[in-house]
Amino acid sequence: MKKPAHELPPVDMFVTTADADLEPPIITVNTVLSLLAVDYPANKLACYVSDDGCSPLTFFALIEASKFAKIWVPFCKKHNIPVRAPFRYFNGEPLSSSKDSSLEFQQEWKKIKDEYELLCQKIEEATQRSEPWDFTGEFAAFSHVERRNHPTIIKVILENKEDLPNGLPHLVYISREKLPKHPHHFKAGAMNVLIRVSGVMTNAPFMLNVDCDMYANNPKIVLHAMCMLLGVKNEMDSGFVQYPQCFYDGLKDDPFGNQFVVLLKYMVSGIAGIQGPFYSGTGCFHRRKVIYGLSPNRTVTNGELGDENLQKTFGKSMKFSKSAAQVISGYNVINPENRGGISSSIEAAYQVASCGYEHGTSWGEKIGLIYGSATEDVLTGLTIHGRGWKSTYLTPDPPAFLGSAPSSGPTTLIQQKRWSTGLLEIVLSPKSPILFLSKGKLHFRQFLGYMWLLVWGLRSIPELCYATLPAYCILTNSHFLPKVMTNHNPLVLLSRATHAMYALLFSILYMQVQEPAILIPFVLFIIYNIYSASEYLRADLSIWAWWNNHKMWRIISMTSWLFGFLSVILKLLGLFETMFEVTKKDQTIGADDTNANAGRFTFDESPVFVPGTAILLVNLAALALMLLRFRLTTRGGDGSGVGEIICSVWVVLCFWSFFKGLFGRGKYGIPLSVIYKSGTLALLFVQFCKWTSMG
Ligand SMILES: O=c1ccn([C@@H]2O[C@H](COP(=O)(O)OP(=O)(O)O[C@H]3O[C@H](CO)[C@@H](O)[C@H](O)[C@H]3O)[C@@H](O)[C@H]2O)c(=O)[nH]1
Ligand SMILES: [Mn+2]
Repeated sequence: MKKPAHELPPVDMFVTTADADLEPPIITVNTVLSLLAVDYPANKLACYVSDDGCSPLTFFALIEASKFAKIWVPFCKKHNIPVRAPFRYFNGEPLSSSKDSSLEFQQEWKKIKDEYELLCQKIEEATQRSEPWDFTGEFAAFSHVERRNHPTIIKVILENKEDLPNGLPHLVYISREKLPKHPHHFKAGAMNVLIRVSGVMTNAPFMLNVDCDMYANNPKIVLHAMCMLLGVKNEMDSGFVQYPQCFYDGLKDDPFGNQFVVLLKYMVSGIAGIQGPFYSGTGCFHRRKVIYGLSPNRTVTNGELGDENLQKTFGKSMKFSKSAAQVISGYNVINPENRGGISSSIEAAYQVASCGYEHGTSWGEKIGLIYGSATEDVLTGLTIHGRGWKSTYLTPDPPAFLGSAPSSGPTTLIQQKRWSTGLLEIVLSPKSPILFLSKGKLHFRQFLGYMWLLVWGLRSIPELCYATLPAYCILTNSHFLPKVMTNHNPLVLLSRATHAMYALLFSILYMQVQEPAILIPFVLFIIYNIYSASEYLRADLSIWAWWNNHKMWRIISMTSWLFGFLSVILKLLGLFETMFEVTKKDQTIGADDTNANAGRFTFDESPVFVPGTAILLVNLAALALMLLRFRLTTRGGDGSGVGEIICSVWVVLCFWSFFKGLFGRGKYGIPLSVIYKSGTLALLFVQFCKWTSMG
């Protein structure tokens, strides 16, 4: 049944940003504008932006954006504009959903486009400006701040004082207090401050959170989410609503394997059918009470609502405790109490955003986003599923949110390193899925789903073994696969095999097969790859997209995931603190990237490139020595066969981007320092082979 607008519940919307260089403010501004303009009564919405970079530039950009919002939002609603992030909308022709092509619309479109360009220009000028900021007026708070050492700054940029459904939502800028040596818990810490500040200001029963680059691409997202949050018979069935993480301007055929189309289509949709999708940090609507630690269908006792108890759990702010009590006692607020407007809550907001506020409370432990992992999102979702909640997966058309995927080698690998570190941290933490399975309410198959994801870091070890095993066999003249034959020249076979797979199939079938058992690994290999390629074809992607993804998964697992695994070991030994390295958000592909180079793999001096380069060198060395018919040892070994050669060639093909990197220049080439280190590792490996085959 359609709800009248005044019955729709309020929603607090959170945007996090952390670095004005890596995350250009114009990107954050577009995300904010897209949220301010969604199809929902404006007086029910509040948008909170957390800036961990404490950047006057970001604040400036938001102020300018709020001025532009005053014409942008009414324009979007009047003409039912399909895409409400201006940088995407003005990319194309004048367009409205109502197919309005009247002169009036055209003129308005032009006027607003000009205004948007002016906004971009102002922000660009402020970014480029060399002279220092003028720290007067609104900006006074930013004088003498250091990113990692500054007091809280909270600014109400827009306030819908008259409570107008057709006005603009509230817009609040927050830079939480930072002190050196004080743990800040990265994004999870930022989110918890957002949750508390919004708690004292608007206290909406539902909260949306997005990364700064994830603009709302579908203006109906809030309404869709409400259907799933309010429309279920039992709330337990929809603890949170997760939209998939999709990307705009994806490079053709996904050269970096980070668009996750197939992963979302099969894996995530599959898991959605068990206990529900994982919380993936962005594009997610939470129930506030779930985030406040409630289990499904639980009624709170009066004792729990006592002041002392509340303050122990939620911290010392009276105002926040009161708002939290409302939430956990199951209020179904249509209009939360908010006399005096949000500006009257500023003082309480400062209190709950301070560094020491969480000390001795349950924040990060039982309530809010959970601390202890660089992938706070998965950990938080897991604790929610562990309490027995289900989650809902929504995939509307057009896609709900679109963000920017890394478009370079280093960024992709570093992002994957952070993920694999954070995921493995979860397995080893006191909040491991194993515990939720035995003591909590995590479903068994959901547990398997989590484990599949969480042990990415561990997979680096078998992947490395499999990638070096063929080279090892060739170098030591031994074999790990059943042998095919010996009286054919391996070179002839090799050329046939690489030309076309069926040529090999043919030769195997019609050849003297010494050990027919070779057919088992061979058939597995063929079936596995045909099946996974078919997943791409069924998702309307090309065979190249399959190959790029296949290749990237091999590269990522042997580089990023290996480092993730090592970081976790070092953390366990107490030698290392895991970090959150923010992913760079590209606006457009760099000017020096001609179309031919877009998607070409890039490198830098990061050690993450060393293991991949070493694997490549080892396999190249093995193949080269084999071609020269050179053996490390004359003794022992009963010969390596065609199976080992094919495997080794396959590894080289998977690392083809690295192979090209050996000869590339500038960022397209592997730096010499990396080559030296990898070369040393490769030599050590060859020595090791020699030593074992002599021993
Ligand atoms: O100290 C920090 C670090 C990051 N962020 C924000 O966190 C978000 C995600 O960071 P990003 O560098 O874009 O990481 P991604 O790997 O792209 O993010 C994915 O993975 C993260 C977990 O690793 C999740 O938190 C994200 O929601 C999910 O999109 C961004 O908005 C950042 O501004 C902060 O607010 N404070
Ligand atoms: Mn991101």
